[in-house]
Amino acid sequence: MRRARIIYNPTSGRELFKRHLPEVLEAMELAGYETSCHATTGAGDAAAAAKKAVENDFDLIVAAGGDGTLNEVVAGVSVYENRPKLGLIPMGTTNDFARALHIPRDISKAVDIITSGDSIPVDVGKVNDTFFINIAGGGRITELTYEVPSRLKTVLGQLAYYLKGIEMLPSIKASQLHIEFDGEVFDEEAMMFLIGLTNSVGGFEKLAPDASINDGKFTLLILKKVNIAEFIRLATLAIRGEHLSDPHVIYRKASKITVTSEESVLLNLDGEYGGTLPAVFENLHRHVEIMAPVHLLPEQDKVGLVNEDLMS
Ligand SMILES: Nc1ncnc2c1ncn2[C@@H]1O[C@H](COP(=O)(O)OP(=O)(O)OP(=O)(O)O)[C@@H](O)[C@H]1O
Repeated sequence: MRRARIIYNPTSGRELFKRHLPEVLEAMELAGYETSCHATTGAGDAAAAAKKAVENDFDLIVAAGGDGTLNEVVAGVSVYENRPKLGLIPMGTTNDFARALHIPRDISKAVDIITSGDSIPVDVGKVNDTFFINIAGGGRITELTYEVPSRLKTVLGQLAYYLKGIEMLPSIKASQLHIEFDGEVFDEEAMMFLIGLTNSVGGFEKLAPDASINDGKFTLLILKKVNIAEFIRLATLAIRGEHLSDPHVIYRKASKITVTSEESVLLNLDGEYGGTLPAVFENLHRHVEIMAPVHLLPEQDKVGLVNEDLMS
């Protein structure tokens, strides 16, 4: 019998997951998985639990939580040569990654996708000695994600980020950045840079409209120095996906990106604090395999899949 390990964050998603655990375990059992669980205890614990699951030869690791929990699970397995498949039950506030993979927020529907057996390889971002699955960024405006208290997120969800964004507007300023990407160089003041693996970031679903989850490329978006009025105008354009042709925006695909600054610039990795610059970003092509409804994914994410399957 195959063995699955569920790693869940008991505090995310209004603490709902625990109550549904018996049904989840039953569905996994029916699908042929002998399943055990681990409730995370705090920062870093999901990564440690994922490493332990790899070392104990589990066939599947299911992450139940928000992007933070999934990030840790991916980071935990990414250091190994033999990586088990991953499943995802989105329980967080934003669930950007789950949205990009069309994994529903409903617990039993998410479990159905895991038990159906369909999966897709996805790229993983490596930065210095750590990993990200969705987005990395830097610049004062990207710092708001960890200034939102988690209690406020539980009560207000997505709205908490927007409120914090408005509160912080007057204090956002540009930083001098030196960015090298696949042979090109950017060296001037910028409000922020974003390095994305998916097209879905903090509810801005059209930020990187042509991003593919497994093409081996990051989408790099640099917002040059602008004033507050221009910033608001560009944010409005970004909601509609119309920001890419603006002269204040640089938008490129690259598989290796180096960012340095003489100022102290904090890094944000998947919505959490991720150290400071300098940073070297490398795209680990198709590094993990995640259970997902492949038929719902855009064609750009399925390139070469059938051929590779036939050859293996
Ligand atoms: N038992 C726990 N008590 C408190 N914090 C925890 C516990 N387990 C994990 N955490 C922390 O919660 C962080 C965020 O969790 P997660 O991303 O799963 O949920 P979220 O914050 O609700 O969702 P989102 O990231 O989508 O906003 C994790 O990175 C981890 O540091």
